[in-house]
Amino acid sequence: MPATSLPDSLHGQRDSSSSQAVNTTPASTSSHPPADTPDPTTSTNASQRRLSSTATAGTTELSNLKIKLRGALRQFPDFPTPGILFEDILPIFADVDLHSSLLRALELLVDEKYSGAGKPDVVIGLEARGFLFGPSLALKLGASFVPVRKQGKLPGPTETASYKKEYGEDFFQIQKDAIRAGQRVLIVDDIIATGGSAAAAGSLVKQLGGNLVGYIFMLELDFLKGRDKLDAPVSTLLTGQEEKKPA
Ligand SMILES: O=P(O)(O)OC[C@H]1O[C@H](OP(=O)(O)OP(=O)(O)O)[C@H](O)[C@@H]1O
Ligand SMILES: Nc1ncnc2[nH]cnc12
Repeated sequence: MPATSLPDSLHGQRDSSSSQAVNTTPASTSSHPPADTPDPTTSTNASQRRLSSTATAGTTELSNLKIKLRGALRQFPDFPTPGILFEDILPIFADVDLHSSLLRALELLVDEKYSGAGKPDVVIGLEARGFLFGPSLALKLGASFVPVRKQGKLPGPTETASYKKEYGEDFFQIQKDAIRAGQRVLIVDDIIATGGSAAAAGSLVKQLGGNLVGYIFMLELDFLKGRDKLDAPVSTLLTGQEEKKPA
């Protein structure tokens, strides 16, 4: 059986038996290197197996965190306007364990999508709820944090973009010196609904010459198809909206 088809629970066993096999291999044949020369095929497979079992552990942890976080969201029908089912993320921040779970989940999501050279230099959070976790995530990633704010709040020279969102219209601004040309930028926000807010923030990043590597959201209201407005990869922890029954 090829090593890659082993169940995850057997990866460690297969690692140790493959190193035994190297020790007992005869001096040199056309298909086996000498015993004191590491077989590149074997060691590559072993490290691939280690990487894949680490990735599997991360995926399992992320799935469990998502279930926990989904359970913490509260809903308010007809807020702020009739017909909107408002998703309230604040209970997550009111509880230390949930807050820490959220940051761990976001870190795992970023790892999964932007590991190695793909890591962002700058995390951008959108006013106001993107400010609740953007700075903490930036710290965890070793990136700087930059706010995109509603019009009239930022001092000094700014760039402006107008947008429409699920329940209204607005303007976003960013300080002109907030991003250096070519910096890798990740935009984060709590919710993507129609995608208007996120698209406006993306256009601000581009106006400043930033390299927009992607977007991360806690929740995507996917039936509103907001991601179709975005021209960088989109990752979300939770997707969809189902009205919860009152307890
Ligand atoms: O995808 P969209 O349709 O653009 O909607 C999503 C945006 O709407 C909410 O922000 P809101 O403007 O209500 O501001 P707040 O964070 O200040 O409450 C939410 O936090 C997103 O930023
Ligand atoms: N349904 C919703 N709940 C919370 N925030 C939102 N922002 C846009 N749509 C929203």
